[in-house]
Amino acid sequence: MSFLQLSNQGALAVITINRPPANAMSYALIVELDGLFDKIANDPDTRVVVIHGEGRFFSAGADIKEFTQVETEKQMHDQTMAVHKIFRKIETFEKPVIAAIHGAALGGGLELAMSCHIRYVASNAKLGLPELNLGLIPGYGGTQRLPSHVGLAKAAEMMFTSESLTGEEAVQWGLANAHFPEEELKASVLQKAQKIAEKSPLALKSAIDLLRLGDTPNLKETLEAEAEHFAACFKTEDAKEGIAAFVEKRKPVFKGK
Ligand SMILES: C/C=C/C(=O)SCCNC(=O)CCNC(=O)[C@H](O)C(C)(C)COP(=O)(O)OP(=O)(O)OC[C@H]1O[C@@H](n2cnc3c(N)ncnc32)[C@H](O)[C@@H]1OP(=O)(O)O
Repeated sequence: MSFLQLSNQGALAVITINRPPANAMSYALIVELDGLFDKIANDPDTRVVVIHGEGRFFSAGADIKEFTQVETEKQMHDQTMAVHKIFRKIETFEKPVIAAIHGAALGGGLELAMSCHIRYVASNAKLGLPELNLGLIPGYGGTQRLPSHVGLAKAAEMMFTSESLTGEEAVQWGLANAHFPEEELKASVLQKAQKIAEKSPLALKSAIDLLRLGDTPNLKETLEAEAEHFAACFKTEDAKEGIAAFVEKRKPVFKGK
């Protein structure tokens, strides 16, 4: 079953996330995304990639309901490391990757968007990392990438409170590049993408390589640490409670166990 559509529009490759009702990212969806990036890497006609969501949201994050089927800490750890590898592939992709965010980019949805080179947002979109609501932590790179955009204090506040930013606030905090009224978002992003596509692909690749040279030098190790913490949180009673509370649409009661 396919959860993504790839549409080639001249030099642009547009990836549409299409998994109703909330574009929650199952593991299969993320693996499918990996395959699409391999395909786009080998397509000399594509110069810029745009990712956006069909329906009400960009993505509401990892599929919380699917988490109930993950049995062991090791399984969660291995799966999380695989997601890290895929998101890192996007972050270091040799063609510019732009996220066009409307509705919501929460949890893994925002973590995917933060792996893109540029984020354009609808002014009324919600961007946040609400994993602590579930007794979890952001596990798809968010603990490492969010502070690099908004600073440590704001990242701490966003994670601890699970409060999201509007698209407009996300621009003020440096998490997104620009905001547009939702109805103008897609056309505005395609226009920006087209402008980028007219640059030399060789110079773009160099610019991406050099931007990434300034990355956290030990990102590989810190992402490994994040995956370990994520899997360790996952096996706690609190995470079981948080996930169950989401499914049952009630407030969780965390006991520190
Ligand atoms: C390492 C990474 C970890 C993670 O990413 S963990 C997930 C982090 N994300 C979240 O915690 C976001 C959870 N979702 C929400 O907060 C809300 O939803 C929204 C703000 C996205 C939308 O709210 P509203 O407009 O009131 O719609 P609705 O009735 O809550 O959701 C519509 C349907 O979508 C399902 N859904 C939403 N998010 C997820 C998700 N992340 N995983 C699985 N299902 C999700 C709901 O359950 C429901 O479904 P039904 O209609 O069957 O009741």
